[in-house]
Amino acid sequence: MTATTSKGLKNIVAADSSISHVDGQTGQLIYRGYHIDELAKFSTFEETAYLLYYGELPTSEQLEEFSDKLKAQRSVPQEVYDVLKALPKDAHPMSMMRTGVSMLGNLDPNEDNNSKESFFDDSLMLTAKIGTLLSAIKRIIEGKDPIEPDNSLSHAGNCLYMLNGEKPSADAEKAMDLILILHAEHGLNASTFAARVIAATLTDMYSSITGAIGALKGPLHGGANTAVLETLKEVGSVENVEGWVKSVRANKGKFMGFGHAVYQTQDPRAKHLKELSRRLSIETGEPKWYDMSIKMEELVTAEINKNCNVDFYSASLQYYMGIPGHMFTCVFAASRITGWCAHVLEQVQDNKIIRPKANYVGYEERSYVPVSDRS
Ligand SMILES: CC(=O)SCCNC(=O)CCNC(=O)[C@H](O)C(C)(C)COP(=O)(O)OP(=O)(O)OC[C@H]1O[C@@H](n2cnc3c(N)ncnc32)[C@H](O)[C@@H]1OP(=O)(O)O
Ligand SMILES: O=C([O-])CC(=O)C(=O)O
Repeated sequence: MTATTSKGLKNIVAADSSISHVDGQTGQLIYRGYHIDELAKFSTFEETAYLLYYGELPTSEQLEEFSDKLKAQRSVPQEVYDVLKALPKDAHPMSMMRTGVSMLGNLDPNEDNNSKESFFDDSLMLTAKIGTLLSAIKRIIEGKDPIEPDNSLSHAGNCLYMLNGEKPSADAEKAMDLILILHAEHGLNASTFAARVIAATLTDMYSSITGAIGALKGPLHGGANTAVLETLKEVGSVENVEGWVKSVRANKGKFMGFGHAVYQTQDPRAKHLKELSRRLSIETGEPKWYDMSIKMEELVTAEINKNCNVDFYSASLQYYMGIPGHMFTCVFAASRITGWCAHVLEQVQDNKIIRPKANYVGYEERSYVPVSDRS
């Protein structure tokens, strides 16, 4: 009997989840019942992470305790830095992050403890450490030593401090916090689904997260933010945007940062990133990257009838914040770690191994021919 195949599992419902609702028709994103616009306005990364892990917003005492737990676990062991420093100089930052998380697992004597409590502990610990890993990777690429976290700063503030080597302004800290909130969770996207597939074998948390990092790295997923900056630099000016759109079309190319597997309308996160990019374009006195992005959005949307996604304005925004393009996807991972871990926790609480079928379209059974008889 021939089965019906859904290429890319498009529109297949593969799990019940209470973590987030992604409404592709109306362009709404809701974490645990709270609209992303409200979280963007009122919440912090720590509070959002708590919400994703525990299902409820914390009281002030719970938030303080949670934030202190994250702070206490920010440091990354020297052995991890030694491994990262031994990697080839041109290793991809996301591959370095994947190795860093894997090494954290190797160093954890409880790596294979897959009790619920241990998975919660791993989630908090990885959320705390991945921010430090992020900046250590940037510094190691630059030939510098990683710096120690500053526990007087919030999670977002500390990430920026360690990335740039100087304490961030209140506005920069808020911008980083917003990036971390907006990228935290998005249903069964490719990297989260990968994490759940891995978790469903009842392996350890580190294996799920290294798999998810590998999936996020791809240019059709989180890697698109780096590709958007490369495009902006290549195009070079607002005047060149129109010619670039024509040439991508003529070559049947992809417009990175446009289109989405779920949203048929605006991506609800893009407007927040766009507004911040606009503000920073004025503050930095460098309007070019924002102006080019605006022109690209206008022309590409008209050309292919697809809106920009979360990766598009994240590129100019992060660049204005002094973050180099090759690090953008690692920043994404430092936020999405919360979604990945929340989904792993949900998966293992009511587990079933994930094993879809393939519709076999190869040869019918045929006879084996000895190698001496093959032409
Ligand atoms: C965090 C995130 O992962 S957000 C997504 C980040 N990725 C990108 O920005 C990369 C560019 N975008 C894309 O490649 C796609 O839009 C995806 C991967 C995001 C979604 O892919 P799909 O679910 O297949 O989208 P959809 O069904 O709308 O695409 C149908 C067709 O529209 C066209 N299309 C979709 N997006 C684009 C684009 N950005 N540029 C040109 N054509 C496009 C293509 O012809 C596509 O078919 P193809 O993939 O066989 O070439
Ligand atoms: O959901 C998806 O397919 C892609 C994704 O991770 C996001 O948009 O944040």
